Amino acid sequence: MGGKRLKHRAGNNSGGGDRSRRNNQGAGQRGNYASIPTENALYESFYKQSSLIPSEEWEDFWASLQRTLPTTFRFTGGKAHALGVLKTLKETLIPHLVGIEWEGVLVEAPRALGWFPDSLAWQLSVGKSTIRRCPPFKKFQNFLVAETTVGNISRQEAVSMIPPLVMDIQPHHVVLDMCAAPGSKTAQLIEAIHANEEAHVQAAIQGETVDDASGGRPAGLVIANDADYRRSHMLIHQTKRLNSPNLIVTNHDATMYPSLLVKNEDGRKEYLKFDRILADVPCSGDGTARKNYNVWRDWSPLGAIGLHLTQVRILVRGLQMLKVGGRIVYSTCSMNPIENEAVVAAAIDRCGGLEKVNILDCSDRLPELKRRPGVKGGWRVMDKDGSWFSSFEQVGEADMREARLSRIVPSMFPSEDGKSDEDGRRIPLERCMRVYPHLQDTGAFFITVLEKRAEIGAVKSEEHGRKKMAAIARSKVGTPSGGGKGGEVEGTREGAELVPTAAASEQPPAPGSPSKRKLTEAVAGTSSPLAKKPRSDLPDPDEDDDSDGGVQLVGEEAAPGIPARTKSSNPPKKDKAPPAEEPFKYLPADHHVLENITKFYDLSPRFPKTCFMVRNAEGIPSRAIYFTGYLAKQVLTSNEGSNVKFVHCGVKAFMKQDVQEEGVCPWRIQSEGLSILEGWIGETRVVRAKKRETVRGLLKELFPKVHAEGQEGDVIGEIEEKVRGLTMGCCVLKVEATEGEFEDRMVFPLWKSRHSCNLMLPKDERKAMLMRLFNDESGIKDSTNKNSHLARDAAAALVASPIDHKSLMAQAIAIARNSTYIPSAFCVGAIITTPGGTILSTGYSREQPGNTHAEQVAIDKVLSSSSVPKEAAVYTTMEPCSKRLSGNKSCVERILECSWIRKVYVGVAEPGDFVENSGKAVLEAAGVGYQLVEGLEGECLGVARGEGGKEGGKEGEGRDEEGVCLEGGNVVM
Ligand SMILES: C[S@@+](CC[C@H](N)C(=O)[O-])C[C@H]1O[C@@H](n2cnc3c(N)ncnc32)[C@H](O)[C@@H]1O
Repeated sequence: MGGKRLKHRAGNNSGGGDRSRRNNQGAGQRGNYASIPTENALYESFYKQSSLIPSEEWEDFWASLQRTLPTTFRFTGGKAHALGVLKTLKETLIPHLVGIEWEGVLVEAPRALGWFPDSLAWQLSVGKSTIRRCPPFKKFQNFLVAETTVGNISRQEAVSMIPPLVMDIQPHHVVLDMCAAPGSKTAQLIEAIHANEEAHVQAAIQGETVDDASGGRPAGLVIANDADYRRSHMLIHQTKRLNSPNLIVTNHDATMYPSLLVKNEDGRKEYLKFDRILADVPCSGDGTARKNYNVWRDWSPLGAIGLHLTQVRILVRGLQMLKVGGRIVYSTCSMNPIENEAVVAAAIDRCGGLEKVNILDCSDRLPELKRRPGVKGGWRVMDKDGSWFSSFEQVGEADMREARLSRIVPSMFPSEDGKSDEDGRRIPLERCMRVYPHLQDTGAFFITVLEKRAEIGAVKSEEHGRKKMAAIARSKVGTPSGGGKGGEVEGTREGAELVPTAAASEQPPAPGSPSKRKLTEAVAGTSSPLAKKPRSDLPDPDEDDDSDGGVQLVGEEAAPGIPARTKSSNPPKKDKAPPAEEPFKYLPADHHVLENITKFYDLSPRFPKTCFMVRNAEGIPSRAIYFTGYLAKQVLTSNEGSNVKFVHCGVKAFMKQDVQEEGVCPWRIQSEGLSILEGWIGETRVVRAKKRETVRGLLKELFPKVHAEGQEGDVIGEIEEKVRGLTMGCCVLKVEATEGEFEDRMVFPLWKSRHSCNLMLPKDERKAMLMRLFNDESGIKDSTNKNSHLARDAAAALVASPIDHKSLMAQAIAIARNSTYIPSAFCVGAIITTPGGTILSTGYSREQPGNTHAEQVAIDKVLSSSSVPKEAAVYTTMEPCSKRLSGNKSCVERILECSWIRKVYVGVAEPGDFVENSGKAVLEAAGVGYQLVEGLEGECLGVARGEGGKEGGKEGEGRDEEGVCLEGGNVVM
């Protein structure tokens, strides 16, 4: 169709086809965004006066910042698979989207981001109304929704895709993602570890590789960490679709990340060092104004001031744990130099200067990405009221006693001739990368790649800065520590700096819990019992012998005048210890259950059977058996019994099925684990197909009949004979690439019942495949008669992946924490999902102006998206309200108006603080399913009453909104 213009007539005059400059067109996914004024005088004057943007570019820069961000998405998963899905887009959809005129305006076709490798990331600038009403775009949108639902496409902000691309990750690398939730970058790191693994696995299956400890899978490992327990579960949800056995999720404060042990080749334990680290730190997020209206509403220079020290500590801790020769990428979505260049320079300085750590020149990386060099010097620090300071000395002169300034520290300022290390060598800050909105129509981002050149000895503490501050205070204020506020400020800092490093072996039970008590003890010369308990005999290589290594005390409490949201510099507050995780217990390779499985599936003796584990203290395979990579196993077992908080590892390989029949193996292959197992399964449990029609039949018909010999039907034609000969139970369907049929091979788990078979795929996935492979949008057939033996067989075999309601509720709790606490209403979080558990939208109390309820916000987002699902479920941390004191429509009424909401999962019933709620009764009476998700009631109530939430601001600003889960709160495009 090339450049030919296709005219599509609009049904009415509303809306436009393109994104106008300042009207926030396309912002329907963000609810009332269009009505939010994109103005903030202090924010504007800060960046105008900071001279970061050349004056001739200012207009363009500012106008770009005020425009709504285009939608960007990435093809995810293994490269071959991602390229396959991309091919469908390019060949079947894009040609119909080029040169389209809609309502008299030429509509921009979706386009690949030139700088992203292999064209696997795309940008869509067209407005929502065009997408909804213009037929070719509607079809494109159906494709996006279907592929997003099954995890082949992930919405991610363009600039957020950059850091993993400059990390140069190899499959054998040990990678740490220090601040990982919600996990969009972690997904990229995992994909990099698994790049090109298919060929290696094939070689291992053929017996060509010697090192098959992981069955040809990559030797590397990604450890993804987040200090916020609930967000760490968001991370698990987000990365689940990648089915990586090489992922561990931990829950620690990154400023004091524990040194992990691992057994070396001689079986002795040593400390794990990382080849690559990502420090995508919490930041003020002021580069996200294009998608996060809170920036316009709340921006203050104190956001950055409150975060600087935490950012430095995270980066320093990362550098300590890095291998010599390894790289750490530091990134933020803030434009402020004190969160960026100043942090990089301070970390280099504290680690011993450029001899130990240098900034890599990445100017040859991603050549099509437009960027600006880092700022070499000359930046200033702005106070809350807009006063500027060019040097720390000026702060002292201005008002050292003002507690509100107590967070301003010397490392926030450039030295006179730019930043230099201890030996006076200039730190090449221009090698840092700054991305601005007007350069390529993106958000703003800061990225720096640092290389560790030599082992770092004792890390310099903030002593230097403290002394400097103290000297200034003395000279300006008078007495060293007594009398007046000046003394108090200094005294506080002194105490904080005296607290020793919390080494891995001395982790307190909950992250983020270095407390005032500890501070008091340290100052008083006592120490906690925990601090005395060594976890191993090894000297900790990362342990500082002076007072810093990340103990978070200076920034522990916001200084007066600093809004609570800047407290995100601290590890998120813990109201109580998070629930204990089930332990990870590896099964001996000769465990009788594994032997049974091996026999049934004729599993190759060379498959690494020592890497199967279960999640219970007794080590009993009762429900699920997981598979992990070899190094993941080493890390989990080497740190068993320590205080390291592992919250996730392993891919579900087998699930136990209730089967009555004699001789049937109850352990079915879980689709997550299929790609790991399939090559190693013997021919007795393999069914081979070639024809497109066979796959189509299996996708369309839920339970195709397996006929008796001589009565073959046509649904599963070519495989019927083989399937008939199989004993009941699970097997593997392999569809080979064949000329004239499929170009790529595919593998599915298949359940053979007595009279039927069933492709073990969730309905969402079936629909997406029907659309992608056959352009078939007509849906799925279930021709079983409910009372027939076929239906009974089918019911027994129905094996869609179970949804983890608890994990979704944990995410809803995390979302609820965004609510601003007010005494007259609860803080609630809500998520709307497809029946398969894919998140469609999120909402929290008061997210939209007024006392808006979480369910209301989430529903509005779905309703304002371009497609409303046929079926959906709501997860809400508290029973939906049936009555509102304001007289506004209740959440129950809103839910009932949406006939597509079939089920409501609730974290806790509403206590009678404000009104008597009969939400449950009304919903049930109306036929809407209602289920309490047990085990999180206390957390739901706590968050509802403001524990761990915010009093007047948003943590991390727009950063919370990154990734599919939270990005604009909506994945429905
Ligand atoms: C900018 S977001 C990370 C975004 C993520 N890298 C992604 O691409 O999806 C920052 C994260 O840091 C976490 N965080 C805040 N303080 C932390 C700390 N001290 N240690 C570890 N994580 C922290 C927050 O919970 C938040 O999830």
